[in-house]
Amino acid sequence: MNDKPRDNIYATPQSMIVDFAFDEKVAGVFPDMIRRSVPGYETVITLLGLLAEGYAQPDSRIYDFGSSLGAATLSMRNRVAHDSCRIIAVDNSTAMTERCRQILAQDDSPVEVDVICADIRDIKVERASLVVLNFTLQFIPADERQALLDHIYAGLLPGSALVLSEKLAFEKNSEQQFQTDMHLAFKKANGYSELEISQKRTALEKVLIPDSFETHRKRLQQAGFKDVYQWFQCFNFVSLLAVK
Ligand SMILES: Nc1ncnc2c1ncn2[C@@H]1O[C@H](C[S@+](CC[C@H]([NH3+])C(=O)[O-])CC(=O)[O-])[C@@H](O)[C@H]1O
Ligand SMILES: O=C(O)C(=O)Cc1ccccc1
Repeated sequence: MNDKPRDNIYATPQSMIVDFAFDEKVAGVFPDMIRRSVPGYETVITLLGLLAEGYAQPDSRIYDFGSSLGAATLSMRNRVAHDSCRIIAVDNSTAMTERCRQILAQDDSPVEVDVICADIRDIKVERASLVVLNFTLQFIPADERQALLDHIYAGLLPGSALVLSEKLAFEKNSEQQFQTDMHLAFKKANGYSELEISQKRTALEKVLIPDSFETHRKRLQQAGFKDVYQWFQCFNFVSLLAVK
């Protein structure tokens, strides 16, 4: 049924927990890791295809920022009319981009994809009909998030959009508790042990910094987006659509 290598990176006790990195080890188990760790991930991936179909404009570009193994790119590639635009998939992990190129080569969609190994903060956004940050902004230092969104906004065509999927922090303590408890229950139900969950939490502590919905909304408005819709939520994971 599921032939994807299983994630057991944090299954054995580690004497020193190093910061989480998207290295070869993570890239090798990534589809299993993200499916068992992010509630709603597969639904978001599927629905990104529909959003791309809706927003793709002729002679424009779709940017997939933090593309990992290209799941969002693949979903969009198979929904976009083939002569309308090309997809630019960017990730700064060589382990991810190398595997991503192999995966995309197996797919026969006529939509062209450039897979670029680079920091998304160094990529010029031009003539974009859609930009996707699917669980990526949370890994960018908090004080650099506004500048990145400002730059994305400037490169978007009129009427186009940004999809921002993120792990969320909640302003009310009781909701933060509820949502993180449910995320924990989701991970346990997917076969992760207490040890795996706690060691990964430590590894992510300084690497994945979630913001609240209000912080995201203010940043997107500050960048210039006229509307911000929350189109998806599953526990503490949300996806927003910001319209130019
Ligand atoms: N500064 C950066 N520049 C480029 N890439 C970066 C940067 N920082 C982190 N990344 C990359 O962003 C990705 C985040 S995963 C995205 C899932 C994917 N979108 C998916 O729909 O499957 C989300 C997760 O693992 O929770 C990793 O591949 C990093 O290498
Ligand atoms: O596992 C978690 O707690 C997460 O927040 C999601 C995640 C998924 C894959 C890599 C890093 C973080």
